[in-house]
Amino acid sequence: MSQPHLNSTKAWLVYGFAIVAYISAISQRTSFGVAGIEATERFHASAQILATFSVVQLVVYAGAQVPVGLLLDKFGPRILITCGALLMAAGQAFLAISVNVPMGLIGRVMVGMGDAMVFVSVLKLLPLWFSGSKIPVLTQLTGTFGQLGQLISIFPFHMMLLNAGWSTSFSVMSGFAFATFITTIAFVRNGNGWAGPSHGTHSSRSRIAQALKQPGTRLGFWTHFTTAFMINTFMMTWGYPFLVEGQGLDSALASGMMSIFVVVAVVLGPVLGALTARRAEHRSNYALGIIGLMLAMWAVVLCWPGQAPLWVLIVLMISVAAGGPASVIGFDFARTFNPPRVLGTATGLVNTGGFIGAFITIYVIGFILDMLNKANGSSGVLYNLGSFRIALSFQFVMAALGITFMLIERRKARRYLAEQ
Ligand SMILES: N[C@@H](Cc1c[nH]cn1)C(=O)NCC(=O)O
Repeated sequence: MSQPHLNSTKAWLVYGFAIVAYISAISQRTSFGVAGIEATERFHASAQILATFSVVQLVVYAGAQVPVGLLLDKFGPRILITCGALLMAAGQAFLAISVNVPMGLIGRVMVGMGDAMVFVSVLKLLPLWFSGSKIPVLTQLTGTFGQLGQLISIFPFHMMLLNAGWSTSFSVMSGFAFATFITTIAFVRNGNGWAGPSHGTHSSRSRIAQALKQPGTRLGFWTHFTTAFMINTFMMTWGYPFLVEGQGLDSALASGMMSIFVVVAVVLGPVLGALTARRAEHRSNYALGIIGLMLAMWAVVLCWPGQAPLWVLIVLMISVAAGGPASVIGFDFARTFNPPRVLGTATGLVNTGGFIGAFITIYVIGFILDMLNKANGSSGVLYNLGSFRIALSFQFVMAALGITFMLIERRKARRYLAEQ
């Protein structure tokens, strides 16, 4: 049967507006990360409370991935992106007027829930509107384009926060999310390939079990966990205070340096996409190589006597940023090991990895910083280089856990492929 809508101009239009919704989602997600110091003042919060904001949002995001995957297979991407944009608009509006920790947390929960609906929905749109080699390439590019949302947090949002204050800045972010709600309703369609809401015989539990039974789904989860937890930890909470309060960088320089994440995603994403498509058998090695690079650079920076030179911090950020494109390899494992009927669920499962890893890491780092502050007699210096050195070393524990499970699941996946 001919399918003229595939790869058509309309397909690009639909994908373009879906990407705008994802760019908005990333900017809503990362906006709190650049507002860490202002949030500490506004909510009179300790490091642990500040970490709690990111952790709560991540728990909600990660916890919603599997239900979102199941809903996606049932209702299709258009409804989920629409609901996600509306929830994020409401959450940021609530955060704009919040004056205490519980109100702020409610706002972040709403943002986390809305955010959770967007990325996996955009991935699900791809096979409905595109065919052939465009699908794997656009999978990488979706992750890459989305990172442009960080630029919005880093530059206009951060500048607005410093000049116009908390309420105005978060209200504007809410307006942005609402605008993508309107454009999604107007332009995003599921396409002729979408069969409509499914009333399949498979229960949610059996779909999850089916996806989890595939060693490729589990390898995808641990790949996403190990490649993405450090970048999420850095971007969402601890990177900015570490650069400013630990490494003594000027706040404008530190927030400008966050754009390194975007540049690396834009440069490395397509390269890794092409490599993964051509040499699929080496996918896990690419991911492990990038993880090794990240750990080596963290070791250099944390062991550096005194504050590290700017160029070393830049190399650290480049290597941590490489974890973003590397994490997309996890989705490639899910796609190539699972049948289409459970692909949404498998993608959702994989996408929890880097976020589960990050919320554990963010929380433990906050806990260690507070403990060290107390041990020092609560001298008022919550963030200092010595404390950051100890607290951020926790990342090595998490990486060791992730690498171990990647190697275990890789062996099982290879055995599974050999038996096929
Ligand atoms: N790690 C990202 C993808 C990515 C690609 N380039 C940089 N990052 C990811 O898994 N995103 C999921 C999401 O919901 O945004």
